[in-house]
Amino acid sequence: MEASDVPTASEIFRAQAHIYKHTFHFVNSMVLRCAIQIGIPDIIHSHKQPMTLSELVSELKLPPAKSNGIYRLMRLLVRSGFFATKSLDEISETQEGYVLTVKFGRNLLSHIASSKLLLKSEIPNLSPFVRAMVDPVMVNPWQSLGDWFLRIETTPFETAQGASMWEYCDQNPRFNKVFNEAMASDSQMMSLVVKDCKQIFEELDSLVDVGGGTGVVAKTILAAFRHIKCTVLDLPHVVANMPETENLKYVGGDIVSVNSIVMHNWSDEDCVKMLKRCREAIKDKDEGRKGKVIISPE
Ligand SMILES: C[S@@+](CC[C@H](N)C(=O)[O-])C[C@H]1O[C@@H](n2cnc3c(N)ncnc32)[C@H](O)[C@@H]1O
Repeated sequence: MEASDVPTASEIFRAQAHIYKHTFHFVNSMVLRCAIQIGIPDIIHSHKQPMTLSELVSELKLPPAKSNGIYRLMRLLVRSGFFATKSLDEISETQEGYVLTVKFGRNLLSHIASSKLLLKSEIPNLSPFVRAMVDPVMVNPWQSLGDWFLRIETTPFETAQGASMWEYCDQNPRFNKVFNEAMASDSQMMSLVVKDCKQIFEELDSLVDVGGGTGVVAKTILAAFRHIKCTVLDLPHVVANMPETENLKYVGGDIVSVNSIVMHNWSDEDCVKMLKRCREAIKDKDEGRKGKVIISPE
């Protein structure tokens, strides 16, 4: 072995750092969820000026003993670009406070800071999405990934939770709510698409949002194009008791039989089949046939 093939101590330390970085990567998700859970983005936003650590701890109504924990949490979040620190006193620059980041990145690729998308007062607000995706119900399946490869279940979610995700939502009202809120928050992004694709919607008389959840996308489209008759098809427990309007109807049904398939992986043929069944379901509903509408593939 040549001397150059022998790694130096510094190279080995860098490799160790690489492994540790990936070992602890999950901490980023957990810290983000924690910040949202205890309300840090909204508190800093409402403060309207750089917020010191002690002001933040006091506003969070945490015991002073937790100050160091908040300091460390904020250090990580500042490093990830969710917050920044700014001097309180421009002359002496002695004290710093936390602010939301406005822009992320300084070059042509810079984009609006993601912290703005975590505020309750803003639309879109993606906090519910973070809360659900980092919920133990969604995180545990990752712990089962290795077991899933060795077993027969269709998804790691099933290995971890003993049911498909949709069955699990049906049986767990708490998680069902958290999940639907996440989907609704993600769908708020649709308002941006609707603005940009005006022409497509102007030409439509009606549409069916398949797997449309609680109808946020349909409502967004309707707000801009009042003439479209929108129907949201989703599983019965998702659309149960959703308030309807003249142009917004809900159909509770199952678009596939026992095993769900991932919609964005559907072939064109399957989509056409499914739309046909949606229309049948809608007709059933229009004609007053009540009860669970089951649309099975064959
Ligand atoms: C990724 S989410 C989309 C959520 C939706 N865009 C919103 O704004 O809430 C997928 C949706 O498909 C629904 N879904 C899953 N399997 C279904 C099935 N077999 N039949 C009907 N809906 C289904 C779920 O309940 C869920 O609401």
